[in-house]
Amino acid sequence: MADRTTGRGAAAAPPPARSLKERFGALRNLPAFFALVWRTSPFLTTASLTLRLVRALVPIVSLYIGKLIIDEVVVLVQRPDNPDTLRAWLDSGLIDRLVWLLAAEFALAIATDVLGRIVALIDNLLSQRVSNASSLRLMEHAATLDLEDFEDAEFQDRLERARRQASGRMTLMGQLFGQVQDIVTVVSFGAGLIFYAPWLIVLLVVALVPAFLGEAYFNAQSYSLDFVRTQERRELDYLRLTAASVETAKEVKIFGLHGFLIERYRRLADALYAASRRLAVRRAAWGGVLTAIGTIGYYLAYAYIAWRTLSGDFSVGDLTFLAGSFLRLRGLLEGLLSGLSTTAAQALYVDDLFSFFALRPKIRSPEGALPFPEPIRHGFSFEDVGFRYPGARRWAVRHLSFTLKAGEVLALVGENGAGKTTLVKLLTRLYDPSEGRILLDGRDLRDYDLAALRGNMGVIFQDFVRYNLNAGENIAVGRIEARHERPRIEEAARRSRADDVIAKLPAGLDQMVGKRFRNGVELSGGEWQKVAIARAYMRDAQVLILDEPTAALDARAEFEVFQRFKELSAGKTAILISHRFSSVRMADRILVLADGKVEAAGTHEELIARPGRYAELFELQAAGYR
Ligand SMILES: Nc1ncnc2c1ncn2[C@@H]1O[C@H](COP(=O)(O)OP(=O)(O)OP(=O)(O)O)[C@@H](O)[C@H]1O
Repeated sequence: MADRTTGRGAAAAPPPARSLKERFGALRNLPAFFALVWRTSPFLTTASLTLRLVRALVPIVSLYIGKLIIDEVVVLVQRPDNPDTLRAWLDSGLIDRLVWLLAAEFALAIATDVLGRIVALIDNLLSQRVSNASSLRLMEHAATLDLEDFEDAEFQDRLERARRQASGRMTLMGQLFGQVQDIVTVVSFGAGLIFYAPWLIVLLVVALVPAFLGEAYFNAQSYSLDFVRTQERRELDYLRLTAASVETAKEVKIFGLHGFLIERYRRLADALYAASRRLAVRRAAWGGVLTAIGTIGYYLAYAYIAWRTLSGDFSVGDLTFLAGSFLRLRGLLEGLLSGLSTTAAQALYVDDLFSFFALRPKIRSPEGALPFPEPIRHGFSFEDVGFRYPGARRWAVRHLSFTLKAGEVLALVGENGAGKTTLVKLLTRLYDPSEGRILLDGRDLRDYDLAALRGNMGVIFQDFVRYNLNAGENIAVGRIEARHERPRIEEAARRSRADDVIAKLPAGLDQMVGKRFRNGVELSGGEWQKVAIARAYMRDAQVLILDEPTAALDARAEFEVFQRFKELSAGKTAILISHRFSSVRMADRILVLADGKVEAAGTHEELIARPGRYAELFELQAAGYR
């Protein structure tokens, strides 16, 4: 697959570990991330940051008041003739200042708690909203991407990582805001320390560097492990789903696949666990050693301050203030430095989200796109079209040339893998040809407005989707804007003979179908197909394509479906794909595809009259019925 964005090439060959530079490079996403948060709710963002700013200054103020309290107590204790009772103390007015200081400390403690709770509440609300907003954007963006992308395993890994990032709790947000708060607190403590003993700060920082580097290293390792293992994790999800889901239960039971699936899951999960355990143990061991270095720094500083107090440079209040500041500062700096590295690690995950958003579809409308012709005047013309699926060595179709005239019903016949579905994908621009071109009314299909092109085509694929929605909605997906037009849905059901199916449902069109949700009623294969074919009538497009959605219908039902389809599609351009000759023969013209090329073309009568694959296959099928 072509490398269309910067990140995609890197994803193709995941590096064993990302370099420090690369990791911190991911921090470049922070402004974009902040913009995302801001756009989600300017009010909550402002409120969170403002309250955190206020809260950031509380520790230093509280510690300083603590110092004043101790100094005040020391002075009072040393006074001669102190009162004996609390009453006498209060009456003397000597402890007024102390009382005020204590009251202020108390008020601060309450305020800290209240502020903390409000901030946590706001962060919680904001992160839920950011998470919802990213999930929505993810869905919106995914809708613009090419089918080719979805069929690519590497893309699925990326989508999975982006999805986890979007739907998981937005830890990065709380972390980022928390760090802003901590930085303000650190600066305030730093300012206090500089006043007393500037080089203590240097000591502190130097002592913390090893722990920080350790954290950074292990975060990088964790991310790499996650990155390399995305595919395995998807496989785990897949195995879990396959082993226990409504879609697979039938076959898993009959074939007795539980043991096989569980064993495979166990092996994969054990391997993942072993890898992450190794890393976690190494991380814990190294973390212990490196943090000890920070602790040595702290106690050196403590001893120094104690000595300065003994020699009379600092008061006892200063000692508690400095020791307290130092302890807090150490904790804060440690948190900040390792937080920086965690933030960088988180930013790598956000990188996945943003690089997913940066993916651009290859198939899109050109500038100054042509409007889709209404009506189509001449029709479609394939000129030496070739197409190779991304990464495939074989051509799925090659040197494909034919015309599909406006108003014509064309049938495609060919053995499995002949290229029939591929032809339909090219016609609907789910893929563009690798060589040659497809013309519509003499102009390249790529010149037309893409949305209008798709809007004018109705395709029912053989692997159509069985939506776990109600029966009416299952038909309405053919033209979802018209989902409230009940008569239109009923008419579409009548045309595809799905009305019989609907009549049997307890709640008719409002009946939930499929087994995934409560009260869902399961339909038979053929019943599902009738519902799906109704989508084509619901769509009422200029070009209608039925790509073998009739295989589960009995021969009579398929015959009737196609007969009606032909009658009701009068004036429309249509393609029918079927392996049943009884259906195929009613087309205006038949194309026989073999190995991605048109081998023969003509009416049913013309084709059976000459020796070749068509006559041969027809004879084979007819013999089966004799
Ligand atoms: N998404 C894909 N990626 C890679 N190769 C594909 C993909 N889809 C189809 N092919 C290959 O392209 C060739 C043509 O497939 P296509 O689905 O067009 O055949 P078909 O004529 O519709 O077959 P059938 O009658 O079985 O539905 C096959 O060899 C198939 O292996």
